[in-house]
Amino acid sequence: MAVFTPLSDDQVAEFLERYTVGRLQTLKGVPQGTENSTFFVTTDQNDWVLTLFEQGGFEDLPFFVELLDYLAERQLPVPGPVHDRDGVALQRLAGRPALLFPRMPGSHPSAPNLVQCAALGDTLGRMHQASQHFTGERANPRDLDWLTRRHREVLPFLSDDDQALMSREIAGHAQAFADIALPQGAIHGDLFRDNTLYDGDRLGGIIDFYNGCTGDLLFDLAIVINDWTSDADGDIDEARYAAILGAYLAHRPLTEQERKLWPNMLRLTALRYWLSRLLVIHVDPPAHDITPHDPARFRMLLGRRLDGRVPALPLAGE
Ligand SMILES: Nc1ncnc2c1ncn2[C@@H]1O[C@H](COP(=O)(O)OP(=O)(O)O)[C@@H](O)[C@H]1O
Ligand SMILES: N[C@@H](CCOP(=O)(O)O)C(=O)O
Repeated sequence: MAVFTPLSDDQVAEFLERYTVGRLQTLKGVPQGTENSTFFVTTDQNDWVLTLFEQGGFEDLPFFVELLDYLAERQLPVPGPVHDRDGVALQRLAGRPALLFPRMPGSHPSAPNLVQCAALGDTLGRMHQASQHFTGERANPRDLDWLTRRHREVLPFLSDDDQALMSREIAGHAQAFADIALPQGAIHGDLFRDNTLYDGDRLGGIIDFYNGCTGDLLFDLAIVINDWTSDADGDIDEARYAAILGAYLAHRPLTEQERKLWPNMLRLTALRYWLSRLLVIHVDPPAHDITPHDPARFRMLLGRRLDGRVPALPLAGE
């Protein structure tokens, strides 16, 4: 369930008067979603999404608004928050911070085809090209420092082998990434398939920017490759890999250092989700009754990135 704060039609009808988006016709709670309360709102003008923020970390909301405004202005398929009659995007409703978005078309691809993969690579490449010039700042909340700090909390719940693996990986990445400055920019930070919407083969929208931050662009790309191309056994599907990377590199060729650190980054981002999912289960259970994601999936992906072959990166524009 994903409506933690219910809203009435009257509340929303009154709320919509702050904007020039038309009059309320229907209001429907959205069952997917895990952190915020989400509603589909239809007015006599269009379809919208209303989000109430439930989780704290509200000080970051202006960063997300600025980033979405910036990307939407550059014609990237992201829902730019609607601004009210006074130009203000961030509102309050039912005691919660609230944002209204245009509703993007489409559905989440569970088994993306190669055209859909190329569309994602193309859009992410264009997004990273633009986001390198974004001036907002928010440190990556799930970077190597975070891994180093927080992995100790889950060690007691792991087998001896997994404890050794986690500690060895973190020490290895600390060495590999020490004194390295990779290309930086604003990143989505959680660009899984279920944060995209496809209308057929067309990428209708990238949503859920609440892990958005500034940091290594390669981090974003590695999250995408792990989620979009890994098969049931955790191995990389080479056709999807080539489709995403070929389209991405046409917009942003990787530097030599990024190419060298690519296998590390694939492992580091697998570890990031292994750890965040373990923390949810063992250390920070969610305030609401939701089914946690399975940490074993990312433990398996990490194992395959270590033991399996990481296909060669295509050359730029290949
Ligand atoms: N702008 C949007 N357009 C269309 N659907 C959206 C939009 N924003 C959210 N949704 C829908 O609402 C669901 C939950 O939104 P999301 O931001 O992922 O919530 P949470 O942060 O709680 O996980 C998404 O899976 C998607 O189906
Ligand atoms: N998409 C993630 C959930 C978001 O990560 P978090 O670190 O912000 O909890 C997943 O699949 O685990």
